[in-house]
Amino acid sequence: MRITAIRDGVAPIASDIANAYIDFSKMTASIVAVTVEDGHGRAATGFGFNSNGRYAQPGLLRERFIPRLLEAPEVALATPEGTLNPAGAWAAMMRNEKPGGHGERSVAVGVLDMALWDAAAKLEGKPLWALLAERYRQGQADESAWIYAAGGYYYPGKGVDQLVEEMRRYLGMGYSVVKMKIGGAPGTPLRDALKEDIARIEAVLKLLGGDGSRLCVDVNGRFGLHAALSYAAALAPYKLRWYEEPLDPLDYSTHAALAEHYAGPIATGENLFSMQDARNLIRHGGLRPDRDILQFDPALSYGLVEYLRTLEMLAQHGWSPRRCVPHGGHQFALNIAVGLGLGGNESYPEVFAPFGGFADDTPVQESRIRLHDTPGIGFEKKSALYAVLRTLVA
Ligand SMILES: O=C([O-])CC(=O)C(=O)O
Ligand SMILES: [Mg+2]
Repeated sequence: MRITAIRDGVAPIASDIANAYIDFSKMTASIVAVTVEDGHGRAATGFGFNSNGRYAQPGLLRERFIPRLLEAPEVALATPEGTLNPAGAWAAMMRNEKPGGHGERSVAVGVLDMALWDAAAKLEGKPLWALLAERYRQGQADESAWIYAAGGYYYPGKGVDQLVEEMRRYLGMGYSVVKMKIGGAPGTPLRDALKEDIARIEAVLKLLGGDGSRLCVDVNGRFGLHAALSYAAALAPYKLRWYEEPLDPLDYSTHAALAEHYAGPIATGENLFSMQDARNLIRHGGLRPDRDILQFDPALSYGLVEYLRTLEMLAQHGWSPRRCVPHGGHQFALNIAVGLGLGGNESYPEVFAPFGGFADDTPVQESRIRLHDTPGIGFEKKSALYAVLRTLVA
């Protein structure tokens, strides 16, 4: 097993949207192409990228992780059965990296890990979801994945009417659950911000027939405990699907305090980048395995090799993989959701193109989607994304 070429680049995903914490005016993503030869006459090129929210990592990729992968001994890249071994590649990439302080190296490793899994599935001539079900779930893949439409961003000049129109478009596309941003009125006294958000939430709920189980709200880690509790008290009567990232993602004890006072589902984890950080959330965050949602994003957090460790850790703590609904709206996590039996996946019907979104020929029906049947993650079936990835190998 030999890696013969790795190419990388930076693609823009800038837009005018903002959440409660950042705007996306300068957002970028790393893209990579990894070509592998299996020693039996087969070759495949796998593609990878990082999902939104963290910037491209060209320095880390070029200075550390690509050179280490190219220097990895052939035996480290193969399983005993002779297939490509992403776990061996992962160990080679992480050589001479200390534990802790994961920073954004987890993003650089995640980009390469995605490409390695794409290549591994292509070498075996299978979709990634099928390969994962075969290796880790006795071949039992789900038939489809539950997905929800994430959007509701702040945008210059966007008022409640435009927010409701956006949500209406998502319903028209086949989604029945939607997500909107809240907590994004900077400098506004808490009482006024809360009043404004309740008006936005009520407008969207009206569109949803008053059914709170069809609406998620996302704070993007902006609140302290006081604001999180004030919002929790106001949100409780609406029985929302979930209350997302209300608090700083690494402040576990405040999550435990909030969970004591808010009975509805809390979702978090998109900004935890390692199994160890996820474990600290599970140990100390007071979250409840019967209702809360874990959003660790494999593309930002050292890839699927690490995500498998996270799922193992969750099982040891009594958490089902069905509680996981990864952040990022990308095809990598969608394959993982179907192959490993997660609770579903995020989807961005109108933002973060072309990295968000799924294969062109797979319609959304009642907030569920079926997967492609071509080898790999399925990027070739998503024309706008493939046009970007293909520039690496042209
Ligand atoms: O706005 C963002 O950074 C993305 C986000 O939180 C999400 O998709 O849940
Ligand atoms: Mg979020």
